[in-house]
Amino acid sequence: MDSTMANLLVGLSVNIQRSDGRVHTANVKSVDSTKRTVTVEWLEKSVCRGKELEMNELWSLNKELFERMKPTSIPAPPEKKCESRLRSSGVPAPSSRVPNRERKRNSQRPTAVLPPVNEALKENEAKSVSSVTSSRRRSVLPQDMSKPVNKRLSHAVKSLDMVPKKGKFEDTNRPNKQFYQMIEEFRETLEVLPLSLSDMVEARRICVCVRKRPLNSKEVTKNDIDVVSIPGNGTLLLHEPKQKVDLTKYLDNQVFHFDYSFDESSTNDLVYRFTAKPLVQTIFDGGVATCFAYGQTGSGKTHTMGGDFSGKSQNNAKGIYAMAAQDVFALLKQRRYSGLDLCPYVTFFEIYNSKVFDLLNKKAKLRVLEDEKQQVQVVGLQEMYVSCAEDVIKMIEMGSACRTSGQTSANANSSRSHAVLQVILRRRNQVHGKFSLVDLAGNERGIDVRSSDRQTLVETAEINRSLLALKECIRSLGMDSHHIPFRMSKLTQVLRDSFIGENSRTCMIAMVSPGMSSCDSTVNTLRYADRVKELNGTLKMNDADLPKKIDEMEVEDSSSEEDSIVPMTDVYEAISQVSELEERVHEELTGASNIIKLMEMPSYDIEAGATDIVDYARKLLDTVLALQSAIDGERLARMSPKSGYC
Ligand SMILES: Nc1ncnc2c1ncn2[C@@H]1O[C@H](COP(=O)(O)OP(=O)(O)OP(=O)(O)O)[C@@H](O)[C@H]1O
Repeated sequence: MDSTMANLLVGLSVNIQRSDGRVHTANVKSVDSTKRTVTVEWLEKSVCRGKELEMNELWSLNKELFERMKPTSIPAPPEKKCESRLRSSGVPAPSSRVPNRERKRNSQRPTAVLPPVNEALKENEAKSVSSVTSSRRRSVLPQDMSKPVNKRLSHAVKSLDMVPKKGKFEDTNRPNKQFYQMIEEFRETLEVLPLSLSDMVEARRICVCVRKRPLNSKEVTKNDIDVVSIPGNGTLLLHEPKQKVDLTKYLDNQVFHFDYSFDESSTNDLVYRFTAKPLVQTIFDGGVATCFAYGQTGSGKTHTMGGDFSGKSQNNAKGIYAMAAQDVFALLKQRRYSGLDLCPYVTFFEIYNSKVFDLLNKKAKLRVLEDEKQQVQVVGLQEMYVSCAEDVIKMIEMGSACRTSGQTSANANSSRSHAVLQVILRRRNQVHGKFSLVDLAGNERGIDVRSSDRQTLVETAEINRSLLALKECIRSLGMDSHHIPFRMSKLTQVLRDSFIGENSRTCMIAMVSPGMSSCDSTVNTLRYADRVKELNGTLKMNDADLPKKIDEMEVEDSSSEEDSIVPMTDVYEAISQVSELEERVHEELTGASNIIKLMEMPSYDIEAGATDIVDYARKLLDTVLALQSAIDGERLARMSPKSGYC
């Protein structure tokens, strides 16, 4: 249980039992590992209460939560990294009000709260910090969509209404100074232990990582704020700046866990070591390895895969493509493989608007055919024999020079295509192993593409559709599903081999831009990566659950008048949440109707593609219902004499 104690973050939402037998949630305020006790705090009728609990008692009331903290569900990081958790003591815990109807859900959901020190927090029940965390396989929605929106918002709004302390960040002359101060104060409370080259690499069939790039010169000139923190141990914190209708600023601090998180000082060498390098062996063992760089335009995909930029020129020897090639040649020289008669070849192509172009053959347009055994062939794709890593680097230079690019709001030279570099090992002319390294097109949202130009909009829709398909295929691989919806897009069709077979290994590196101006896209990227990682699928609501949940909400609502009193600010915030979700649903529906139009596709593929739409639709429904309840609550509050409204 000691390791579990170490995982008990300050602010974690846990169940406690009161002396009168009532069980409800409270937040961890401090952990005393010597006495093996935990102090918790909760709000009761606007009064902050607290108590000290024995670890055993806490354990018996939170078995499910503790189960998820076990090293089996949270793969043990290298020993040294265990220190790199967020500080679990010394930071005052926030107060929080947990509504009745939330208790049941909270008891099943580990929720860590990671507040900066702020005395003002205690004075006002509207001041505590909320965030969302997850165990490894738990969906980490940046805003926990499983919560009714008014309560989700009340957590966020109340908890993060921080008055920045007067202190060392106070004098900074910059836009959004207040957010900057809050974030910097928060960072001061973090214990940071970044990954290093000497850390152990764990073998995983599917590995999902995140890489944060530094603020670029444009962002620095604009005094953009860095809203992403990487304390280490795979954790990423997004400090999302928000504002209430009364203009009070607050941070919505969201916690994500990935297999590895790379901060802005990480080099391509370091990223390679933990991501693509462990996959090289797979192709020697006769398997298929795939490494994807995913992210918003300008977030560093090409930098990571193709190599560092110096001005406009790129050092292709310093990217993951080249590093993988170097390792392939190093292994080919080893005695155990030199007798296998393996020959290395390279292909390099791009997929643009569902069409495949050969980057090593003057961008020849290629056809993709599927035979009766579902083997996918890219007809005419040039496979170039390579005798050393330098040969591969030359091919990368040649191919990169003719990639299709366009202009987006975030990157003047944005890659609008997916680029796929494959290193193929052939043995007696048969494919022995294949390593696909994919620099995906930017995942910008429709609204980020400031163009009414039809081609750009079609491109964006196509990119989003293929990224959705990719996510579904990796998830199917992770779930050992018999059905892989690879026909959903040309990208997944061409990479079909990557999603089948026992000896397939995949790594996704999600790139994020650190600036406040990119916050919405960063949320999208993190949510996507998180969905790729959440592979067991057991957390999805099924149809049968949905009406039940709604019923539960309604019953519990009427039993708690106090919970129904909702500030108008929450209602406004809820309305904005609904429009955000509507936009997502619209995007997904556009993608789906494109798919259905193709009609060549078996209906089960359409169903798989629709999973996301259904997900969003459910969240939207949840949000709308919660909005309704928020409005009802507001109405009630206005009628109630104790509310103080006239
Ligand atoms: N980790 C990093 N360190 C330093 N600079 C970086 C890093 N990542 C990206 N950059 C810089 O940011 C700019 C944009 O990066 P890059 O072209 O790799 O983005 P991208 O995600 O491939 O964008 P797009 O999807 O539009 O092609 C480049 O100038 C690159 O040098």
